[in-house]
Amino acid sequence: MDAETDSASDREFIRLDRIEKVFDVRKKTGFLRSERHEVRAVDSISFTVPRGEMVGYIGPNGAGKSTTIKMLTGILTPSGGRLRVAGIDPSRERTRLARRIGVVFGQRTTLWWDLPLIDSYRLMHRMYRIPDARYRENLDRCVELLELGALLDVPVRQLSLGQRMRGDIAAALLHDPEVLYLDEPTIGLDVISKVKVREFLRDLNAERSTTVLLTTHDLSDIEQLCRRVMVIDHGRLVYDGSLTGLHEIGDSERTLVVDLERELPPIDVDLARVVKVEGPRQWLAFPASESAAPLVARIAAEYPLVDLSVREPDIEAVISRMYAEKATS
Ligand SMILES: Nc1ncnc2c1ncn2[C@@H]1O[C@H](COP(=O)(O)OP(=O)(O)OP(=O)(O)O)[C@@H](O)[C@H]1O
Repeated sequence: MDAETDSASDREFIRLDRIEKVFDVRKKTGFLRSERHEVRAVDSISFTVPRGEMVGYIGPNGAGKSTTIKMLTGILTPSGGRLRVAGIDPSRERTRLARRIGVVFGQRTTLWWDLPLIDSYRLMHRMYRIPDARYRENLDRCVELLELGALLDVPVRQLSLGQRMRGDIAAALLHDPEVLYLDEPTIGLDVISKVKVREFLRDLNAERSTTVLLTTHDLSDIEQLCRRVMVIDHGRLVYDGSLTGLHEIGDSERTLVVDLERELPPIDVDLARVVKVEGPRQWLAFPASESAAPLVARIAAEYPLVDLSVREPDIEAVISRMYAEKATS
């Protein structure tokens, strides 16, 4: 391949042209009767993702995210449109593509439930025919960075959710995939596990230029990992841009939750407004497109601050505000 085609294929490492997926669903309407109807899960979606980009793919429940990912892995065949991942048509060459992609579904594990973690990895080593040296190197790296050393001999069913998730991420990376699909990788994880998983993904992307498509309900995942976010709703792509841009369109707000030393009257700062007070805890809303830093500095300087956390608006709220904006503009 010459340099020009090579860079063109890198620019469009993942490419969807008017991709559709329609499910034929039968609904029971009586004792022996049922009605057929169509569910248009993905409705003419087009986008490209360059090699090495980390993109958020978000949307409300039932929007079509998993269906898109399943088409990208070749598990589902599109009803229409054209799809390429690393130049491969996923549903036609699923096995060839499998060597180049990794998938992590937060709600389901790809690990063998009753086996110690290391046995799952050994099985994958053989299944994917990973060269020994490469397997060793990738395993060592994942064990170190995801802190799996003490867990390798533990059966998967005995792992906590956060441990299992780290185990699953390692499993998806043993064969050095060029693309990683992550479906809710931080769901149900505690704060420390979330930080570890995010740090690991950031390093992976920086060091290996792994292309990552991340589906999540947690907008802080996107904020910390992705410069670009795509929003899908009712099977259609309704936004493609930065997270800040999305917040600006939707005029959305983040919430700073502040624990003070004692119960006090509502905090009075011009950067935010208090929306709730419960004993020494106060909730302050501020524009999501603004940084929390000046607000935190101000409160820390003027109030007896014990602890704080920032909550992202939920995706449903951002999207419904986006529509409200569109309707009034
Ligand atoms: N195998 C299937 N048969 C029929 N309908 C399906 C099938 N898979 C998905 N759907 C429907 O397609 C639509 C999109 O579903 P999908 O799972 O892709 O959404 P999602 O964005 O991943 O949602 P969630 O955030 O809840 O996982 C939904 O209406 C869903 O009910």
